Amino acid sequence: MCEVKLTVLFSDKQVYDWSSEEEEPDGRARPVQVLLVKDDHTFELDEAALSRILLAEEVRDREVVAISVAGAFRKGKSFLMDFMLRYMYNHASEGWLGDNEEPLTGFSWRGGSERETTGIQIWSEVFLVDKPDGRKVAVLLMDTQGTFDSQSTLRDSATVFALSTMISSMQVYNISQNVQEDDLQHLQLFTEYGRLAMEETFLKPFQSMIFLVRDWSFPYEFCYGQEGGMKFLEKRLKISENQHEELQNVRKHIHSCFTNISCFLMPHPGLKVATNPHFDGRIAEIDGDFLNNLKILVPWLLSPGNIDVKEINGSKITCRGLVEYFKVRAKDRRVKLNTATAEANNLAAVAAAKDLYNKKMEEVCGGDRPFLAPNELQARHSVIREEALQVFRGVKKMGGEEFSRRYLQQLEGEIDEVFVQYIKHNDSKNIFHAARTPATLFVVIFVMYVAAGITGFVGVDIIASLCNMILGLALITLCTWAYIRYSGEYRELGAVIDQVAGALWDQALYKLYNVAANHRHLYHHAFPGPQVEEQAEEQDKKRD
Ligand SMILES: Nc1nc2c(ncn2[C@@H]2O[C@H](COP(=O)(O)OP(=O)(O)OP(=O)(O)O)[C@@H](O)[C@H]2O)c(=O)[nH]1
Ligand SMILES: [Mg+2]
Repeated sequence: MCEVKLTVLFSDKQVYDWSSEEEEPDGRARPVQVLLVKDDHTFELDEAALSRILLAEEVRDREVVAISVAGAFRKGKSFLMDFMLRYMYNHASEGWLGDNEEPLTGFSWRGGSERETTGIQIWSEVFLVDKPDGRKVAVLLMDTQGTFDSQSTLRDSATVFALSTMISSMQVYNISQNVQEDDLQHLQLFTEYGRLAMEETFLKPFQSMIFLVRDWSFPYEFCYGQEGGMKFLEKRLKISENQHEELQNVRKHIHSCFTNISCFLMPHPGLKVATNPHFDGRIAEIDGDFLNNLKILVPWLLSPGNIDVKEINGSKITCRGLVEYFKVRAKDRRVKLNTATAEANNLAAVAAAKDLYNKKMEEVCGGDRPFLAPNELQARHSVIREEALQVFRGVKKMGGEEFSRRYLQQLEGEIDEVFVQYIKHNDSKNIFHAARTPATLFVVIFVMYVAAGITGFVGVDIIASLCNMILGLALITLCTWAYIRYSGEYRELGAVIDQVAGALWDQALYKLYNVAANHRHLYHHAFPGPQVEEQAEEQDKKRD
C-alpha cells in the first residue's frame, strides 16, 4: 500500500472563529449541522457554519474530497462514520481501530427505534491528506438523515439524499441485508435530478456510488468484502433483454448517473451491537468478522490512493468551490423537483385515467342521456373504473411501484367520488324522483282531507281540526316548494322540504314493501303455479 501520510488539522488547537453560540469550550471537533430540516418540512442551509469550516485558510484552496453516508434510517450510518473518523484521526496507522475498551464517539449514534441524525451534518475538522501523486487534498466527512423515518415526507428524504449525493464525491449507500428492488427504485427516485443535470452537460452527474450492504448473511454465495460485493452487484444491476422494461430502466438510470459503482458486503456486527442498549461502541464487544472487514472497508474507502476529488462538470473543485456549489444546490428548486418530477409523472397518469373514466361515463349517463337503471349504472361504472385503473397502471411512471401506489389509491378515491355525482345526476333524470316531493305532499293533503272528512262526519272534531291544520300546512309547503323551484330563490329551504318529503316517501315505501313482503303468502296462495316452477329452478341452480 502507498505510504500514508495524513495531517490532521485543528486536533490540538482551535483554528476557527467559532461564533459565540457555537463555541466549544475545549475547541474540540464535533459534528456541525449545515442543512437543517425545519418543522414545516423546509430546508435551511447554515451558510455561516459551512463557510467557517470550508473557508478556513488552511483548506479553502485545497481540492476537496467529500464522503457521505446515506440510506434508510437506523441502519448504522453514523456508527460507521465514527470509524471513518477514527481512521482519519489515527493517521491511517496499523492500529487505527484503537483501544479495545474505548467508546465510539464522533457523529451522534445510538440504539433504539427512533431516528437520530437529522438534515446533513459535517465534521468540523477537515483533514488534509497527501495523495500518492503529491497533491494535498482536503477530506470532508458528511453524515446524513436516514430516509423513510416516520417524521419525514418522501420529499424530505429525497431532498437530503439528492443534496448529499450532489455535494459528495463518494456516496456510501448504506443498505441492510440485501440489495432489493425497492433500494434501487429509491436510488433512482433520489437521483432523478441527475437526469436533469445531464441534459445540461453530457457527463455523468455523480461520481462514486458505493453500495454498502450491512448484515450480509450469505457469505457462502458471495464472500464478504469488495470482491464478493462487486460480483453480487453485477448480478443485481445486470440488464438483460428478457427483463421487464421497468427493471431495465432502473438499472440504466443508475449506470448512467454514476461514474464508478462498487459494492462491499459487511457481516453482522453481533448481537451486542444490534440489541444491547448499554453498548457504547467499544470494539471488544463487536464480532471479529465485522472488525476484520471494517479494517478492509475503511482503508478501501479512505486511503489516500482511493479517495476521489469532487468534480463538477469534469473539473476538480476546491473547498471554496464546494461552498458555492452547496449554496446553489440548496436553493435549486429543481432539487426539490427531483421528486416533483416523479410526482408530476404520476399525477399525469392519474389525470389520464380520470379523463377516460369521465368520458366513458358521460357516454353512459351524461347530460343528454336518458335515465339509467341504478343497477345498470353500477355495473357500467365497475367496468369503466377497471378500464381507467388499467390506463393508470399502463402508463410508465417514475419512482417505482411503491411510490405510485399512493397515486393509485388517490385515483380510486377520486373515481368513487365522481361516481357519487353521477348517481345523483342520473337520479335527477328520473321523472318520479323529481316528482317525489309534490307527490308526497299531494298524498299527505289527500290523506288529511279524507281523514278530516271521516273524523268530522263521526264527530271527533279535534282530530278533524288537526287533520285540517296538517292539510293547510302541507298546502302552504307545496306552494312554497313550487315557488322555490320556479324562482330558484331560498334554495336551502327547498332542500329541507325535499329532504323531509324524501324521508316520508322512503318511510312510506319501506312500510309498503314490508306489508307486501309479509303478505307474500297471499300472492303465492292465489298463483301457486309459477311459485312451484320458481322453486324447481332454484333447486336446479343449487344442484349446478
Ligand atoms: N444490525 C446492525 N446494527 C448496527 C450496525 N452498525 C451499527 N448498528 C447499530 O444500529 C443502531 C443505530 O446506529 P446509528 O449509527 O445511530 O444509525 P443511523 O443509520 O445513523 O440512524 P439515523 O441517524 O437515525 O438514520 C445502533 O444501535 C448500532 O449499534 C450493523 O452493521 N448492523
Ligand atoms: Mg445517524
